[in-house]
Amino acid sequence: MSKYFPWRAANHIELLIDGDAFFPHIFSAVLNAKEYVIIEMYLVASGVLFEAFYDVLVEAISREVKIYWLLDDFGSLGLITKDRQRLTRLGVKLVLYNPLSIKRQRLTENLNRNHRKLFLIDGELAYIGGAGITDDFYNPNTRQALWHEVMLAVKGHVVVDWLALFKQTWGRFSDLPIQVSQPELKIHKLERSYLARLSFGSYFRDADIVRSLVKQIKKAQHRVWFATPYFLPSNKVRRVLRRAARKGVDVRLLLSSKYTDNRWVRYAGHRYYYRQLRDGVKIYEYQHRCLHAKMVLADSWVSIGSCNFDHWDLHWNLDANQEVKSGLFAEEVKQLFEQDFTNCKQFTLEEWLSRPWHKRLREWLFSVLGRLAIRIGR
Ligand SMILES: O=P(O)(O)OC[C@H](O)CO
Repeated sequence: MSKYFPWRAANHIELLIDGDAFFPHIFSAVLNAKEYVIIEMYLVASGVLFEAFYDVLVEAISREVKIYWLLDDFGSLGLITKDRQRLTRLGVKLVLYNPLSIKRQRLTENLNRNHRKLFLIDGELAYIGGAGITDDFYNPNTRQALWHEVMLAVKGHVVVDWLALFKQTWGRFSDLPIQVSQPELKIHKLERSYLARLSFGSYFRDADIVRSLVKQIKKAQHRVWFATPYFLPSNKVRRVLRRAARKGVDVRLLLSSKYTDNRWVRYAGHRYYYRQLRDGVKIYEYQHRCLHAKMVLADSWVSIGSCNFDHWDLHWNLDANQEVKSGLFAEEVKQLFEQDFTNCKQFTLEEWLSRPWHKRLREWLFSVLGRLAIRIGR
C-alpha cells in the first residue's frame, strides 16, 4: 500500500446527523448485508443500543453473513465480559485491539488506542464518523440521541481504501484471516458524485490526517469552521487557525460547553481561547447537549471522522477521517454548522478577559496536567 491514500472520484456521500438518524440506517444496512460486515470501534458499552445491535447481528449471522469486529480494549471497558462472550459465541470474529496489560515492558504502550469508527458492509457501503455503540449516541427504546454526533454513509471508490486500511490494522492484531471478496472499482452512475479521500493517523509516526488539515487551513480563502468536543490541538494547528483569522478568513470553533462528558479537557482547552480570540477566531460553545461531532470545513473541503485533532489523538491513537472535496457537500456541512451555531454561546474577547480568577487558575491547572499527561507517553 502506498503511504497515503489518493483522492478518488465517483463517490456518493450522505451526511447523517445524530444517532436517531444514523443508527437505524446502519442497522438496516447490516440487515441487508450479503457477505460480510466489518466493525472497527473505540467506544462500546453494554446497554440498550448494544442489545439492539446484537439482535441485528444475530439476524445477519443466521444468513451466514461474516462479522469481523475489531474492538478497542480500553474504549470498550463498558462492554461487560458476558456481552463480549455472547458476541464470540454467536460467531462474531472479535479481535481486541492492544489488550490492556500490566505485564508490558513499557506500561505506556497501553496508551496506544484504536480510536477509529467504521462500519463496512460488503465492500460497498461504509459508515464513518465519531459515534460509538453506547446509549448516549442513541437509545432505540426512546428514539433519543443524547449526544450530538455525525456519521457519513459512503458509497463508491473510496470504500476500497477503507477496506484496505482495516485489513492492515486487523492483520497486525489477529491471525484470523479476513476472507472477503475484493470490491471492484466500478464506475458508479451517481446523481451526485464527490471527490473523496481517506486520511488517517497512526500515532505520530504517520500524521497524514493532521498534515492534510494544516494544508487545507492554509489554503482556505473564505472559511475554516472546526468542530471538536476536545479542543487540545497541537501548537501547529492552533497557529494556522490564528494565521488564517488574521488573514481575514472566517475562522470559527464549535466546542463543548459545560454539557461535555470530559470537563477537565474543556478546562485545559480554555487555556487556548485568549490567543484565538485575540487574533480574530470566533469561539462558540455548544449548549444543552454534549457535542461529540468531529468535523472541519475549509471552503469546499470537508473532513469528518474519528479524529478530535487533540494531542491525545495525535500521539497515541489510530484515527481515520473521510475527506470530501465538493462545493455541494460543503454547503450541506455549512448548513449544519450554521444550525449548530444557533445553539451556542459565543464568547467575545472582552468577555473572556473578564472571567474570574478562579476560572483562570482552573484552566492553568488542567492545562499543566494535560501537558504532563502527554509527556508520559513520549
Ligand atoms: O474519544 P472520543 O471522541 O470517541 O470520545 C470518547 C468519549 O468522550 C469517552 O468519554
